[in-house]
Amino acid sequence: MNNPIIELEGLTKYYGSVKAVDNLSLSVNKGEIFGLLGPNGAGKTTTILMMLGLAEPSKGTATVCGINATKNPIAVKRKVGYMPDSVGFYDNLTALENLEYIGRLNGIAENEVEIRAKETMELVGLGSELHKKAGAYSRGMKQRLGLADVLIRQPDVVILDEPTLGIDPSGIKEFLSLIRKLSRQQGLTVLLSSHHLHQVQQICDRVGIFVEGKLLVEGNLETLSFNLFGKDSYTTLVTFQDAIPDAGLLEKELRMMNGVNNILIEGNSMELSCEVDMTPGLVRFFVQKGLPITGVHKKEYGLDEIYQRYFESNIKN
Ligand SMILES: Nc1ncnc2c1ncn2[C@@H]1O[C@H](COP(=O)(O)OP(=O)(O)OP(=O)(O)O)[C@@H](O)[C@H]1O
Repeated sequence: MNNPIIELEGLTKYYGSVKAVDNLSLSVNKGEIFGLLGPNGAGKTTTILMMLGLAEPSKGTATVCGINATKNPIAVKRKVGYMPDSVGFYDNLTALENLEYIGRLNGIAENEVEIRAKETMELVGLGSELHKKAGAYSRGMKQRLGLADVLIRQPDVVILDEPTLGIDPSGIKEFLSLIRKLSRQQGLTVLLSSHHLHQVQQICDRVGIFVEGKLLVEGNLETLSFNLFGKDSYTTLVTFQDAIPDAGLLEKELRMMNGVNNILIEGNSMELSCEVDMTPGLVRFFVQKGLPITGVHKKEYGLDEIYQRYFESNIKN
């Protein structure tokens, strides 16, 4: 069921003559993790700033939690937690002291602030590092503390701008699964801006691809892949022990099968593009023909291919 919590309508922003965001309409549902993808300068940060009421749209509206962000920026900031790519802390204070400070600034009562700060640090996996100086935290730990900084305000929406910048691969994995867990457990809506396709692919329910201020396309991976690759959405790659004998005859027979669209034979391998996933039937067919199969691989179109395709076709237009 759709329950939009972020609604952007015809959102447009000019900086002088530069159109940073071009007529953007988008809605994100409660509890969804939405990935905002695009190269440098695509307009992601400008869009986020307009959602937070920190930049004024030239045209259109940004509504978050039912609040018009331009007209009521303070009310929006109470509902939305924003984590920039790099969060600053007081290096000579402990992590807990930093978080308590943020808590107080956000109006948490004195008798509650320590408990809330400790609970939040536990939540982001820093329960055993409470008393370490923030200056001695690693980049990955700082990002977790940045997330705690956002979460202690109990927001309905969390906006993360390149949250994994500078974290090592295992730290990235942990950070992303933490975000996914929090979103699922607490119904938190997350907007994640990034140009790291693999990361976005790992945790986002839906993605929007931005290029030059325009949202080229949005949807979940399956929909995007189907729209782009259409009838060739399912590709099975089969490798045989030796070069395929009577390849022409075999190809003819395969083409008669319902659902097979395209066949590419190269040496001892064959790539079959199909309307549905025909892998089991194809394997049965080859086994019946007595062909020794050494490998079967179902090709999945990832965000890399999807992004590349949209990007290429946008440049050509
Ligand atoms: N304050 C500003 N004044 C003038 N132009 C700006 C300003 N901020 C952004 N722009 C321009 O607007 C366009 C979009 O920039 P924006 O920072 O929103 O993109 P982005 O997708 O967030 O990029 P990145 O991934 O590099 O952060 C760019 O052409 C940029 O140069």
